[in-house]
Amino acid sequence: MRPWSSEEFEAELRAVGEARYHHLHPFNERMHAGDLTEEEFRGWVRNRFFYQINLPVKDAFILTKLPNGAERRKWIKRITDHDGTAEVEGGIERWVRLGEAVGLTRDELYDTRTVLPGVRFAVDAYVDFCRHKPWLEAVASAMTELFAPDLLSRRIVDVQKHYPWLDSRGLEYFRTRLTQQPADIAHLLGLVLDNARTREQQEACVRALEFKCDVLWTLLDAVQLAHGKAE
Ligand SMILES: O=C(O)c1cc(C(=O)O)c2c(n1)C(=O)C(=O)c1cc(C(=O)O)[nH]c1-2
Repeated sequence: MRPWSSEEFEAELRAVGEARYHHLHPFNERMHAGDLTEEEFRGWVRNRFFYQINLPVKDAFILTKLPNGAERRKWIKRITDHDGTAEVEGGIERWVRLGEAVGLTRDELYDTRTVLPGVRFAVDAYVDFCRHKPWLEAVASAMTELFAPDLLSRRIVDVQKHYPWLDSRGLEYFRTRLTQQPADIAHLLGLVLDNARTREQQEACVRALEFKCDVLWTLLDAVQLAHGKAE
């Protein structure tokens, strides 16, 4: 089969997000409608923390497989964006502040024994995927980030509107991600579009992105089941 053109390939990737990114999940819809209780919101923040602390771990696995130093130099920023540096606070620390804004302590967030089993399975599956799959597919699985900016912008507005008990300074994580994401998206798109040359590789990237949408979906399924109202 002939490879897709760059435009066709990008359209295939974007179609995955439109069909199954977690903006469509009922738990996210309820968050945006203002329907979550404080307890549900806390449950989401606490469980999503497990995803957050594993992002630099999976990015470190990908780092070991990239083809050359130039690509590693660019990729390493993804790790420091979350872990921070001696001078600059990282995303994980900002997520701790979101946790504090919803009434969780740092110790509670780092006590990962309380993570829901479904969340643990989903996040572990994502880390394993990035550890064991070829780098191109592992990079493609991060492309859910293409669909995140719209969701994050809406989240900032709707959370401030519907959850006045949450100190808006706790939302700094999302505001910072919005400034980081355009460069991340251009980086991911460049890497994947330039390096997936055969139709087989392109289709494997689409499947990687579908898998990652399932990771995010499953995470919210678990949170919804444990904390949410019965549908
Ligand atoms: O809050 C969200 O809805 C959301 C989703 C995603 C995503 O689509 O995977 C990421 C983020 N946030 C995020 O903040 C982030 O740093 C991030 C990194 C990655 C990744 O897979 O490498 N996804 C996401």
